[in-house]
Amino acid sequence: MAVYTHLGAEEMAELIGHFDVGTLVSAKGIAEGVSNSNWLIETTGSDGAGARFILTMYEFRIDTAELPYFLALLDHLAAKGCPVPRTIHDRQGQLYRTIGDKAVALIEYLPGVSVSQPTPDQARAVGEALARLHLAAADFPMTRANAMDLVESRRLLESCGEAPLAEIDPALPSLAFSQLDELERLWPQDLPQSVIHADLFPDNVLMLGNVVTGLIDFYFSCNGFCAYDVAVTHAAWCFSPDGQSFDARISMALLDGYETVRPLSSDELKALPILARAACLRFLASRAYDWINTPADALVAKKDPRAFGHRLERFYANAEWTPVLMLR
Ligand SMILES: Nc1ncnc2c1ncn2[C@@H]1O[C@H](COP(=O)(O)OP(=O)(O)OP(=O)(O)O)[C@@H](O)[C@H]1O
Ligand SMILES: N[C@@H](CCO)C(=O)O
Repeated sequence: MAVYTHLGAEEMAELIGHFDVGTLVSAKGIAEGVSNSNWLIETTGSDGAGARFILTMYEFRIDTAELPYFLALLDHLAAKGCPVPRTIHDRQGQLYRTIGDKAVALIEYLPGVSVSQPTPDQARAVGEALARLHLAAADFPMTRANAMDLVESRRLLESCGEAPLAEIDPALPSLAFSQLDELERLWPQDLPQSVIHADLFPDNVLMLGNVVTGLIDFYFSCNGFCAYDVAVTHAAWCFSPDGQSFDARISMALLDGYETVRPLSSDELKALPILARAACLRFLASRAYDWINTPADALVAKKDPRAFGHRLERFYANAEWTPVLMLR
């Protein structure tokens, strides 16, 4: 489910008329995604040859004040050859428009599908694409702090409360809070930074065969440690969705792909075990919060926080492993 707002045909056509993309041919709601309403839009195209776009209406999670960062970042990365969708500016040059009290943006449609069982070659391509993104974003002039940092993980976990967390899994409160204490103490300083995607799960990567055709959903992107983004991507791609099994071939390929484009420094390699645990804790915290606070009749599928608890335990039990050493 991801069309929360009904837009009538006339309203849609009027909106599309504000962009130099030809006239509206069709608009189909997209089922995937949970935060925003998304439509696949077809138009006659500015040259009459037909064109496709994604129209996103920002429903609840995203603060409109942050949209210029996310949307200008797409333009910056696309201009440098990264496979990200360009933002289509309206005829006045604006990055987004509003309908009622909601912001809407039109972005380029990119081909490709999200893989659910990546191969090593696909993981290598994702590692390379992530490294290129970090290099291309280094001179992006805007800044945004990470809204999902350890401070936010603590806030989310404390607001869940120990008893509700223990209902999910009796081991969860002590795992989460002991790791949080340790990670706050051990959080590294002074690692190389860029703009990071911070949520590069397989469902945010479009692929055709072994080629990455689209990196999408930049709505957690922020300034941060490049190596932390590697840790997030590694945690998302190298385990089974339930977090129970780890695929060393995927891990090796992902990291090799990254380092082909941007080698990790010795400080980054040293920090990876901590960053890997912090990445797992971030998704454990947001998933636990949603698990406890999403109403049972909500249309969204809740994501299991234990999947990231299992990953976290695995990284902690093998504290001397880095995601790199684990596998090389
Ligand atoms: N630029 C694009 N080109 C092609 N398809 C896209 C593009 N952007 C989004 N999509 C499609 O729309 C779906 C929903 O997009 P997205 O994941 O960004 O949804 P969301 O609700 O904004 O985010 P989330 O899943 O984080 O809640 C994607 O799974 C993908 O199929
Ligand atoms: N990709 C995240 C959702 C965004 O925070 C998850 O799978 O939990």
